[in-house]
Amino acid sequence: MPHSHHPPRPFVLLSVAASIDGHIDDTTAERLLLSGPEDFDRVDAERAASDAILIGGVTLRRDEPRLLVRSAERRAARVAAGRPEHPIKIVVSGGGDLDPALPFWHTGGEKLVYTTDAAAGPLRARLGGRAEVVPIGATVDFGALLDDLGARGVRRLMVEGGTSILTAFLAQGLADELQLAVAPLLVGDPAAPRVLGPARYPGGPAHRLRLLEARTVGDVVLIRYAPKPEVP
Ligand SMILES: NC(=O)C1=CN([C@@H]2O[C@H](COP(=O)(O)OP(=O)(O)OC[C@H]3O[C@@H](n4cnc5c(N)ncnc54)[C@H](OP(=O)(O)O)[C@@H]3O)[C@@H](O)[C@H]2O)C=CC1
Ligand SMILES: Nc1c(N[C@@H]2O[C@H](COP(=O)(O)O)[C@@H](O)[C@H]2O)[nH]c(=O)[nH]c1=O
Repeated sequence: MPHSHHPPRPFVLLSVAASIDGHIDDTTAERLLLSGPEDFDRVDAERAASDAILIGGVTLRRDEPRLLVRSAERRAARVAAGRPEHPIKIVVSGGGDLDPALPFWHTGGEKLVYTTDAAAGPLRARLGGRAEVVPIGATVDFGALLDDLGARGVRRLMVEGGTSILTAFLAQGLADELQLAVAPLLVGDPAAPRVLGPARYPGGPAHRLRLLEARTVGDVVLIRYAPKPEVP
């Protein structure tokens, strides 16, 4: 084994549910449910298998998620294995405009916020001990973020979105697996957020991602890809 001074970065799983026309939400105030009950249960199993779950600041503000493991059996199995009941809950925010009253901070799971050097101080004061605030550069550097999570013992990170976070991980070649759940819905609103934004993706448009699996989960089709180009 090669000698390394650094703990390994976590395995990074990107998880997202999309409509047939490629949207991950609509533009109404209500969160759009794309997954059906079976697929939400599959996502819950992926959460339970993860050490941490990461989202972007817009998803926190728009969806007001709790990011918990829902199944009592899965929580009990984690505890029995000596792990915390819930994965670590992580938010990435540049500006630090995060409301301390959101349920996210007041429900289970250790909370971490990665933010810019400039925003860290004010945000720490605002959140008042509800979360650990970690400054990670002039803008958030996702490679440094993964190094920091590795040092904290995180071996499997689940990234649940939204668009800008998923795009950054894929464009920077930092994702080990992409799980795309295609739901039988048509959003039809050009202003609705898409799965991914424009970016220079590794290998360019000619790179075919390796297909790991495709299967039905209720009325949803789960497609699993390995995004990284093979190292020659
Ligand atoms: N269907 C699905 O599976 C899912 C759907 N969604 C949907 O996705 C939509 C949100 O997507 P999107 O608008 O792209 O927002 P994101 O959730 O990706 O959050 C973007 C925010 O993350 C922070 N951020 C991202 N990259 C950086 C960086 N490099 N440095 C510093 N901060 C950074 C900023 O936070 P800040 O603004 O605080 O500075 C930025 O505004 C919502 O409508 C949500 O419902 C989300 C998850 C899953
Ligand atoms: N709408 C949607 C997802 N949305 C994701 O789930 C998060 C909310 O989780 P919770 O706190 O448990 O309610 C939300 O912030 C977003 O990351 N995920 C999916 O697999 N399928 C879906 O259709």
